[in-house]
Amino acid sequence: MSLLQTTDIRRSYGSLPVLKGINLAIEPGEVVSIVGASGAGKTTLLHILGTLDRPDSGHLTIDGENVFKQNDRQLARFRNERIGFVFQFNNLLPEFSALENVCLPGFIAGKDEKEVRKRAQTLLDTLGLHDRLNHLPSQMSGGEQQRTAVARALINQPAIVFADEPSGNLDSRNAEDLHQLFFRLRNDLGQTFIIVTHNETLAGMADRTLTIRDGLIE
Ligand SMILES: Nc1ncnc2c1ncn2[C@@H]1O[C@H](COP(=O)(O)OP(=O)(O)OP(=O)(O)O)[C@@H](O)[C@H]1O
Repeated sequence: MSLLQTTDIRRSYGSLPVLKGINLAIEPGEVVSIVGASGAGKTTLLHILGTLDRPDSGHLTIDGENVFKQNDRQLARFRNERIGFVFQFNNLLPEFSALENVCLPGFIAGKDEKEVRKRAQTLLDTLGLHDRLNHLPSQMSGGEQQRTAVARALINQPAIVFADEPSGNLDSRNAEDLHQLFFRLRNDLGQTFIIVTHNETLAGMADRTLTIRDGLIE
């Protein structure tokens, strides 16, 4: 069975049909990019695949779970424990240090505090941030903040990390570093990534590119 599978996902906003029947399957360890014109529905699809939004109809299975059968509370828990997110703007909490930001989803999941801290330190170390543990987001560069967001996405060992324009706010050097990082994490940890991007270099590096056009995957 695929790690993620959708059947006939449909989503409209009022009378505007955005997704008209999305069928796709993602295998473990794949890095998949999602591309398409502005307004094509990339973010809408990513939010549904990431369980942040529900479709009007259709099914989504992640890791064997029929996720939209769950109520909102069950789904929030599933999302926290099984899914990681990296957004264009890192959404780090400004009053918390890098280490605290990375630990938070682990604490929310009710995991052992010491274990969470240890894993967060290891992740930050792996991502080249060992000397930034106690820095606030405002005391870090854009690239460092985004790598902290990646560490936060990984803290609960998610089945899938979803990224929406993850390098959209970075200069080309930091963007390239971030792209390399995704592939290093895939190679070293077998981490699966689904990435919405306008960045052609990143889309071209992916194992597979899905293009959305007229509400369907081409
Ligand atoms: N909450 C909403 N209410 C109404 N319409 C929406 C809403 N969110 C998105 N849309 C519309 O749905 C369509 C798809 O939007 P979406 O953000 O998914 O596109 P996108 O491919 O990610 O675009 P971009 O590349 O510009 O970020 C657009 O026409 C958009 O205006």
